[in-house]
Amino acid sequence: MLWIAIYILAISFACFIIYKSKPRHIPGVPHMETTEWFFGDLRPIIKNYVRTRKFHDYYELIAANFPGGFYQFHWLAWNTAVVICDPMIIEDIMKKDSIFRRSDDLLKAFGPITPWGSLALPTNAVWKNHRRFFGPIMNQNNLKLLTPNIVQTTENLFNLWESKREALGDAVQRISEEGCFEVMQDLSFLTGDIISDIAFGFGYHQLEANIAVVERKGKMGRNRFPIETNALGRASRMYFEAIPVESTFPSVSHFLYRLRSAKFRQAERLMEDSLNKKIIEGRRKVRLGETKESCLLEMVLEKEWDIERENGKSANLRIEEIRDEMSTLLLAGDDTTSSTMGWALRFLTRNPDVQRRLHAEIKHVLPDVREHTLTYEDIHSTSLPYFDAVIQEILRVSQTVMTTLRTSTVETVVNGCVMPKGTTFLLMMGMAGCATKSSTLPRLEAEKGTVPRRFRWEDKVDVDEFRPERWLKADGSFDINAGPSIPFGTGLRACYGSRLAQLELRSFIMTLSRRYFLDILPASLADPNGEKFAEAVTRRPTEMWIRPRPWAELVDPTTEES
Ligand code: HEM
Repeated sequence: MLWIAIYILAISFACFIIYKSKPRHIPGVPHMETTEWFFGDLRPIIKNYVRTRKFHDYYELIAANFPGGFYQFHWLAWNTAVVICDPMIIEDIMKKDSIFRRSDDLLKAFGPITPWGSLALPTNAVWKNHRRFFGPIMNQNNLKLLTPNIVQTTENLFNLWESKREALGDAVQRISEEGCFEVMQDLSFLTGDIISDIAFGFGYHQLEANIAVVERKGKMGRNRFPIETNALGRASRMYFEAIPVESTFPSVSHFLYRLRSAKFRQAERLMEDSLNKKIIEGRRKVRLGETKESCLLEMVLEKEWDIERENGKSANLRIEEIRDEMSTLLLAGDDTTSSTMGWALRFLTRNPDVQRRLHAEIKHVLPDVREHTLTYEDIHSTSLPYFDAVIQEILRVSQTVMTTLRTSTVETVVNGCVMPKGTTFLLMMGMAGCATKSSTLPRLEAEKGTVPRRFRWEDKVDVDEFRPERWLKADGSFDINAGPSIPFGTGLRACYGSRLAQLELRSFIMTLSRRYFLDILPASLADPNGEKFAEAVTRRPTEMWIRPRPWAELVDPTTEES
């Protein structure tokens, strides 16, 4: 009897495996011919990853084979995802948060690091309560209050670059490796110093420390410089690097990593203790009316205190919730923005004419750099259409956050196909910024007149190129609706820090353009094929070399050519 039961069980199990192993395609959604039993499309994905260390460019590569980049793939036979590259459909999905929620895979990656932070929370009551406190702090008035700190920290970066230029001496005048220096670390210092300063009011002050160390020690070797880091800055970086973004089992991966790395545990303790202390101190200050105007944490605690006073009871926000949301700002506000700045330097170095036009426009509108410190109004001036176009084009081409994931909560229709409940959607936001009329999905093609202009570029414009002019109308004014670009996502779960990110980027590009021309690089450092970048949470240049020259120096006709 027992044997018969075992026999039936074994056969049922075998049938179950065979049933599961057959890839089940969603009807109507194109798929690859090579999809295998059990492995699905995993083998080519892994093969490409081993070769390039990148996941996303594989999906892009495959997308080129399907009209409008609309297709399905199977991680394993039973694990299907639908890839969407069309900006109109992506925006539609993002705006319907109750039907398409952020996928658990994404939430779980952040869960082990900041379980109470927005990046790890579904759109539930906790997230909504957090938004009540944290949402308003990114408004225009508060950003105006934060601007002097942001501008000052940005100035620190350029003062550091000036110290490096001085240490390199005459070499900067020549197209040689000795005259260049690498800046990705400096950009991380910039965004880390800014976010720690405006979020908590303590600031890592890494740029100032590095100016001091470069002035004291000079260069190390031909064009390398000593680096000074801050303990909290290092801890926050370790937090970020520990996000198990590529793991299939993020909690297990993080648990093992934490177990192995005493340094990480130390960093975690340092972060938690420092932030807890700041929150307790902030609550005390709020009650005594001693808060600063330029500190995001104190703005949140003010709101908490207002609600408590109004209702006569606790505002229902625990210390770990505040801590995790604030850590989320440190994580989300650092790497994303510094990566985008890195891409910006690459585009500008390769496009000297863009630099010249931008410099001329800013010089025409703003007083000289030595006489005038930038204000919020300067940074958002409406008299700088080319500047707006450059910023918009940097965000479009850099594709810092290339993708995100959504899961359908009910059976629904996307691009005319019925998608079962629980379907995963890989939204290719980076590619969406390159959609042209001819890459339109056949179904939308049939409804041609219904696709608004802002969702398509003309076919003749080279969408992979950095060309700010595409954002200008014939009369030279800036046109935000010139074509598609969704760097910050859209809808309820769009980027919470997009206004801050743009303020930082604008302050950085404006200060750069007022002070320096980024001169031509030697071929050995220029990365002509654009291969030097890494993909993790963001798409980030792994190195970015620059050879900054003050505009006044460019009178020499031998260098003017560059
Ligand atoms: C250029 C820089 C940045 C880019 C390209 C960027 C991009 C994005 C994108 C695309 C999302 C939405 C992902 C999705 O829909 O699944 C997102 C979410 C988020 N971003 Fe950003 N971001 C940037 C800078 C920042 C900054 C400076 C902060 C804060 C200081 C920030 C905080 C957040 C947070 C908290 C979320 C999660 C919002 C939620 O789920 O409710 N980001 N970001």
